[in-house]
Amino acid sequence: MSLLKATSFIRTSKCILSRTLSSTQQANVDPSRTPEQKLMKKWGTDNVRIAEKLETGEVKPFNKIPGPRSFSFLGTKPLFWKIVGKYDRDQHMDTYFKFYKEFGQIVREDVHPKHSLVHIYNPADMQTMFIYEGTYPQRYSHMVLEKYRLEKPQVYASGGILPSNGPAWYALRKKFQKSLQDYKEVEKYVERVEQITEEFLDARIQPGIIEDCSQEVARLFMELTSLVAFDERFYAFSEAEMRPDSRSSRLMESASIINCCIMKTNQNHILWRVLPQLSRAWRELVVAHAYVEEVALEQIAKKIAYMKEIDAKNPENRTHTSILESYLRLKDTDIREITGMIVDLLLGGSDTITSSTSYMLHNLSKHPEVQDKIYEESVRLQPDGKLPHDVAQKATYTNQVIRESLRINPVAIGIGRVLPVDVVMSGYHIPKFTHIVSQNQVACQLPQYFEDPLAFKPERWEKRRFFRNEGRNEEQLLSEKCLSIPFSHGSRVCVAKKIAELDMIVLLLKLCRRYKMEWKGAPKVGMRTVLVHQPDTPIRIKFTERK
Ligand code: HEM
Repeated sequence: MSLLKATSFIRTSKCILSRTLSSTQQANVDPSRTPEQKLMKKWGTDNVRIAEKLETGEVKPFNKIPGPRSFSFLGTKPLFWKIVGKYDRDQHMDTYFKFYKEFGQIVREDVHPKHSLVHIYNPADMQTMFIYEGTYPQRYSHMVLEKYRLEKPQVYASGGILPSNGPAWYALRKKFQKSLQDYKEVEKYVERVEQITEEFLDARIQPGIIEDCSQEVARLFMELTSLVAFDERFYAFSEAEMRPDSRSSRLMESASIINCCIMKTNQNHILWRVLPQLSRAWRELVVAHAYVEEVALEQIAKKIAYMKEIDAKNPENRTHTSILESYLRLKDTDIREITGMIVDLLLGGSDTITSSTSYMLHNLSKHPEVQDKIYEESVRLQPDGKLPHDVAQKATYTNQVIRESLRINPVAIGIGRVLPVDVVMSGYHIPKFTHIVSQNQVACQLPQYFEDPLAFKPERWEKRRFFRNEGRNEEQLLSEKCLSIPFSHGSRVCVAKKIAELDMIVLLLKLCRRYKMEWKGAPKVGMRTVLVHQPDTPIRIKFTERK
């Protein structure tokens, strides 16, 4: 940066300093509150300090961040063209690993001349990202959902929790997260999750080879989502529901189509906004979304009628047996907000958990010693054959297995954010509103952070044994907590994390109690990205009954 530019940067920075500080205060990040936030003092966000450091060379300018070549008008597009391109947009892991190897721990990708993405691989930078995301963590994804919903004001009050940002997102999150994030609330479901999981194992898992376990577990999770969301049985794994035109089959298919359309529209910003009827992704999304919405509206109408009936019998009744009922019992809530939230739960809860569990079954079936340990935990936790209500906290080993599998095979490459303030990452100035992507999956496979990073070793998650501790100070250890965050981190963490963990814990405990698993599929399980990473080959496993 020339001296002139730097001086004018300092001048403008001084003018906006008060604004920056007030936005920091508004973001509720008082530097003296927690050890993590104390680090803010050290890195500093105020533009004057950054500008001064830019001038002295202590901080390097944004345009010096290394990255792949970008062409005028086309940006980095040619690098991703089939056959001639050097990278593959659909192979996230390979591409972002190559970026790391070629350019280092921070990479600037000028996707087109006016839009840069900054990929970060260093845990300290990831921590900076989460510290400075503020009260309203911003992410630019799922925008197509917002367009669809805002065009239907009779059904939706806003774009919904998945695409919204700012105060609109905050209001939804504050109102609707309690029934999903409170341990006591989640414990209510343990008995029914257990019963449905047992039913699923009776119906769908028999000794012998199962050609694709992904297809099977998708149905279990559909059933568990309808249980938790509506307290309604869809019988998703019954023979009748296996038909492609059944409600559960259509719901699962619609959610997958929507995810696919979200990914396509995230990548191509223009057509679906300007001429939606010419965009195939938009047209497909409209049809699929309308179906998910139809199911949500049907369930809401049913629940309202049911509540009227039970409230008439017992006017004091304030309990609820499902998320939907808890939402309907909230005061001052627009029914259209509830509709949006229910649709987002149906969308958010389908491919994510299915894919995570599919990889988990693959990892387990290759590690009989891990299965044996889960079996032992299962026996210990169910002396009378029933799981305790606080199984999610007590199943420590099974929890480690889940963490380890999600470290190696998370559903997303990382987390995207747009920060409201300027920051410094890896010594470079990152102006506010830059699109940042934390490359957690790649970082989790680097030997400087995880010993033997490609090995599946749940034991590494035992207390403080998960990272390479030697020679690391408190500050480094703290930031490394941001490395493996499959459900994200901070206030925008997956809203259904606890429910998803409970569902997976119960399945693993029950499955390993009954069966031994052996991998019978392809030698290598890769991934294809359809918004979330999915195995690129069937999860083929042989099940043998335990004696
Ligand atoms: C293993 C399973 C799952 C994983 C790994 C996972 C992961 C994630 C991640 C990484 C995010 C993005 C957070 C961010 O941008 O910081 C997210 C958000 C979300 N997830 Fe999950 N998820 C899972 C299961 C579920 C389930 C079962 C549901 C619903 C029943 C769900 C509903 C949502 C919703 C509604 C959001 C948006 C939250 C917001 O923006 O405030 N997820 N999830």
